[in-house]
Amino acid sequence: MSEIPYSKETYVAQLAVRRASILTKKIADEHLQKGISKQDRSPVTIGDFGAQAIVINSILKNFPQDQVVGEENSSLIKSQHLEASILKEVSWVQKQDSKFNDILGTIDNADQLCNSVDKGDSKGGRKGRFWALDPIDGTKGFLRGDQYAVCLALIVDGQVQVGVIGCPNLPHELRNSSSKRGGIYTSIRGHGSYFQDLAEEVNISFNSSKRIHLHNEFDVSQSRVVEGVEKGHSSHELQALIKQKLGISQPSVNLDSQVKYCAVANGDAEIYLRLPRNVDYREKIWDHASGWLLVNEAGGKVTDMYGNDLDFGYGRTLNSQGVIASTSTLHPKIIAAIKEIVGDKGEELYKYCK
Ligand SMILES: Nc1ncnc2c1ncn2[C@@H]1O[C@H](COP(=O)(O)OS(=O)(=O)O)[C@@H](OP(=O)(O)O)[C@H]1O
Ligand SMILES: [Mg+2]
Ligand SMILES: [Mg+2]
Ligand SMILES: [Mg+2]
Repeated sequence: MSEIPYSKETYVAQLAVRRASILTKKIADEHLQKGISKQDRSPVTIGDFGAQAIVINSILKNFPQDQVVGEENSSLIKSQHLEASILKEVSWVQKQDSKFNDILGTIDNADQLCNSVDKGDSKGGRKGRFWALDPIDGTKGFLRGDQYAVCLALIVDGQVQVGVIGCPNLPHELRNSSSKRGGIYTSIRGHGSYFQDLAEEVNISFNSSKRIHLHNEFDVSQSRVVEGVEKGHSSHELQALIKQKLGISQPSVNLDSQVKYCAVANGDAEIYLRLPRNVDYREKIWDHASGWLLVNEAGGKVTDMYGNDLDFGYGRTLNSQGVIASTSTLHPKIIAAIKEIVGDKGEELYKYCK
């Protein structure tokens, strides 16, 4: 890996995401969580807080000058007195994964826990280095016992350079639910996308990883589509019209979280549709940065719903609507179909949105 850029960053990111993935899987398996409602009424769990603390503490131990744009903050940990229950789970994973405590560090008390979580408060932007972190993407999937992902990306001067996605529940073969589950999907700008089994130890020389690619040979009508689960996160109605226009008749696979990007990058699906449900909603950078790079480096294309590039240097959100990820050959056809339905500038979009 010595000639590959950001190899230390990639290694630390993989180790931290793997540790956070093991933690969240244990929490999900042991006590299917009660979610706590945040101010915007979206759910959060002790898994989200523990994972955010672990990843930020690990990143800043190795790269103390960096910033982090993380989804969560510690206000609910403090107001709901969750410190002890989170620390109990964090100590468990630090024991399990103790071989890497020298590299990743440990979290040993409530102050350190809350301070680490709160270091995810960067505004992001166009200059310098920051990490975009979603400690549990697809919290609603996590609460249901379905798919979720731990997502981390390094962004330098507005460009995503490294992405790591931990998927504790994702079957290695998407359509074979009895296949082994759990993977880490890593991408490095200019150097490809890789899969490794979550059960295997991360290796700095990528010995345990295999390179992944999209399938480019499918005709649009045969292509396989992934969409979200929650009707409040994307317009299933508009997505159905787009599939109809493209002549796609086979049913979509509905998956929570950025595992949708993993399915496309891995060649298990050709299209990911995420059309907006709310006209004013702007997607968060931590919901897309690592998936964007993974699909690009696997040979695909990701844009907003009109075919414009996603701008990860804009701030904590993207300044665009919807996301379309697909093979590069299908991409222009999907964008053309969308524009036929909602108009070139989305003049008719309000019909499908709140
Ligand atoms: N209105 C609206 N529109 C679009 N996206 C929204 C919206 N509200 C929330 N979110 C974000 O959706 C993130 C989860 O996305 P998913 O792909 O898992 O959703 S889905 O259930 O599979 O459709 C979810 O990420 P997590 O909070 O990390 O789970 C949110 O950041
Ligand atoms: Mg959330
Ligand atoms: Mg998310
Ligand atoms: Mg989240």
